[in-house]
Amino acid sequence: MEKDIFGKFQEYDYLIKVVLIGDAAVGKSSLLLKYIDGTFDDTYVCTIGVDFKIKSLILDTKRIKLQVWDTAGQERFKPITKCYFRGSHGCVVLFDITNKQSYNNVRLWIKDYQENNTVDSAENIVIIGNKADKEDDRQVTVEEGLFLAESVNASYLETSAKSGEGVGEAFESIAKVVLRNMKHEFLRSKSKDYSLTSKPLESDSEPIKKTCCFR
Ligand SMILES: Nc1nc2c(ncn2[C@@H]2O[C@H](COP(=O)(O)OP(=O)(O)OP(=O)(O)O)[C@@H](O)[C@H]2O)c(=O)[nH]1
Repeated sequence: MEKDIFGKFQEYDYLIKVVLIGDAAVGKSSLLLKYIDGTFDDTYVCTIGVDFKIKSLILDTKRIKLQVWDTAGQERFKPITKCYFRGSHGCVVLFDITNKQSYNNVRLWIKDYQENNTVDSAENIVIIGNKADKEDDRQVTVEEGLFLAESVNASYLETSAKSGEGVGEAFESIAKVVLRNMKHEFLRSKSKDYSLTSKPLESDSEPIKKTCCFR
């Protein structure tokens, strides 16, 4: 086990920071709560600004510390939430399968994310169609979800924060995408610099500069 700069043993190999984005009330907070605590609440409490939760998982034998930033979907919080895009390694964009407008806005969210996150990680995107338990009210087909994802080079999954369907897979999916690209990036940098002996990405290497809004 490697030590950090304070001489303490690190509890993980990779720290992955992702943001949850999408229109208000599509179920971002509910999805995260289901993933972390396994609970679901029918009442809507809008997120004020941002919140974050952490989950440890194992992927490809590596210990991952997944830090998920849950951002507010309401327009008035945009100036705050945008600040958190910059420090992330990837994003999960949610829409509500019973709300066509939230689907139509996905491209705008991705554009916003990429404009505010200029590093390679801006390509690490997973699109989620949430509220899959409300099949009778569906306004967006699975094919439309897949088509959109393909057009922006992202993955597509459907979830239900209520039933738990697809929830674990959704977060594992973004973690896998980020991890794969981190490894590629490491190999690319290694091939450029043969004198490199350390393992820069197998720790909280903070490859992206923190912004003013990060705690
Ligand atoms: N039936 C069903 N309801 C859901 C699901 N996910 C969320 N909801 C409900 O949708 C409403 C909004 O959920 P939130 O998780 O607060 O939505 P949000 O995207 O975090 O909203 P903002 O914080 O405003 O951005 C709540 O009443 C939830 O109970 C789901 O998968 N199925």
